Amino acid sequence: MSSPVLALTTGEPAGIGPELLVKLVADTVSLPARLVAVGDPDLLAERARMVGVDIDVRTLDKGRVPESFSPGVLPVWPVTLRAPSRPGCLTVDNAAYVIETLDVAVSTCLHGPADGMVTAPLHKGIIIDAGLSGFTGHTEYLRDACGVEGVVMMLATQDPLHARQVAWQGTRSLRVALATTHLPLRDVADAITGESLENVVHILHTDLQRHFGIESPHILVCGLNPHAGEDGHLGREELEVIIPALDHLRDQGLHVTGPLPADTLFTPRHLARADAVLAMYHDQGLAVLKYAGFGRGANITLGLPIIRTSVDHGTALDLAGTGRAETGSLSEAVSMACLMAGHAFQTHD
Ligand SMILES: NC(=O)c1ccc[n+]([C@@H]2O[C@H](COP(=O)([O-])OP(=O)(O)OC[C@H]3O[C@@H](n4cnc5c(N)ncnc54)[C@H](O)[C@@H]3O)[C@@H](O)[C@H]2O)c1
Ligand SMILES: N[C@H](C(=O)O)[C@H](O)COP(=O)(O)O
Repeated sequence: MSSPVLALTTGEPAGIGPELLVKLVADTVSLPARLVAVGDPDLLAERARMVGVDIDVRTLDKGRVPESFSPGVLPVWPVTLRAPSRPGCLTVDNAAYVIETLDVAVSTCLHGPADGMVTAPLHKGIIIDAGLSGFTGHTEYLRDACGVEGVVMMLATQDPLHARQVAWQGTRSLRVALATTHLPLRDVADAITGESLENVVHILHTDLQRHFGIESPHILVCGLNPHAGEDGHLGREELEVIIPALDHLRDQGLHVTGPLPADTLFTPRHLARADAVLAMYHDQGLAVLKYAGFGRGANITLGLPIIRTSVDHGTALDLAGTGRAETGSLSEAVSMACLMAGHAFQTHD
C-alpha cells in the first residue's frame, strides 16, 4: 500500500498557516504520507524566508503527486493570491483565494489524487466581510461542497491532561464532538431537536467505527442546562428533547449514556469509560478539550465522503510572521488524517 496523499491548505494567508506548513515539512524527517500544499508557492517561499526556514517549494501540475515524502521539499498545487499578503494584516481581497484552496483540495479528494485534506486555519470574519454572509467555518462549507446533509465537528487530543491521573482502559485519547457548531449562544437551545441530536449521534457512532476502528463506541452525552436541567427546574430541554432522543438511540442499540451534567462529565471517572463525549455547544466541549491539550489536538469533520482534519487553533494573527507559532497541532492533524486514511484503505481491501 503506497502512503496516502494529503492536500494541505494554507488557510488565511495573513495568519500562521503558511509558516506552519513550511516549518512542518522542514522539521519532519519521515512521514507515512505524501504532503502537497494547496496555495500560493510565492507566499510559502516568502514566509519560509521570513521565519528562517530552509525549504524547497516546488510547483506541481494539479493532477501530479510526488513519488514519496522528501524532508525539506514542499510540493504545491498552486492557487494564486488575489492581493499581496502581509502577516497579521487581513484583507477581504484574499477571501476568494482561501475559498479556492478549499475547492481545489475538496476536488482532489473527491476525484483524486488526494486521499484526504488537512486545513490550516482560516479567518471566518474576513470571509464573511468579503461577502460570503452565510460562511461559518470549514465544517459547514465542506458539508455543502461535498453535498451531504449533516456533518459533525469532533476534536481529539492524545495524552490529555486528565489521562495522567487515572489508569485508562485502552486509548488515552480525549474526543469531543459537538451537537451544534458555530452558532450564537442565543440560538443553541432552539437548534437542538430530537432529530438533529439523533442524526449527530448516528454520524459520530458510524465514523468512530469507520475511521477509528471502535466496534461499539460508548458515547457520553452532556446536558444543555446546569446540572442537566435539575429535573426540569433549571431548563426543560433535557426532559423534552435530549432524554427521549437518547432513549430512542438506545432502542436502536447504540451505547449512549446521558444526559450527564457537563461540569462533572469531564472528570477521569467518566472519561475512562468513554470513546467520545458529545457536547451540546462549541465552548461547552472545546474549552475542556483545549484546556486538556491545546496545541496537541486535531479537528476532524465526521460525516463527509472524504477525510478532513485540521488544527485545534486559529489564525493567531499576533504570531504571524514571527516564527514563534508551534506546529504541534498541524502535526497531529496530519497524523490523524494518516490514521484515518489507513483505516479507510483497510475497509476497501
Ligand atoms: N481550523 C480553523 O480554521 C480555525 C480554528 C480556530 C479558530 N479559527 C479562527 O481563527 C481566528 C482567530 O481565533 P482566536 O483568536 O479565537 O484563536 P487563535 O487560536 O488564533 O488564538 C488564540 C491564542 O492562541 C495562540 N496560538 C494559536 N495558535 C498557536 C500556535 N500554533 N502556536 C502558539 N500559539 C498559538 C494565539 O497566539 C492566541 O494567543 C478566528 O477567525 C477564528 O474563527 C480558525
Ligand atoms: N471550532 C473550531 C475550533 O475552535 O477549533 C474552529 O472554529 C474551526 O472550525 P472549522 O474547522 O469548521 O473551520
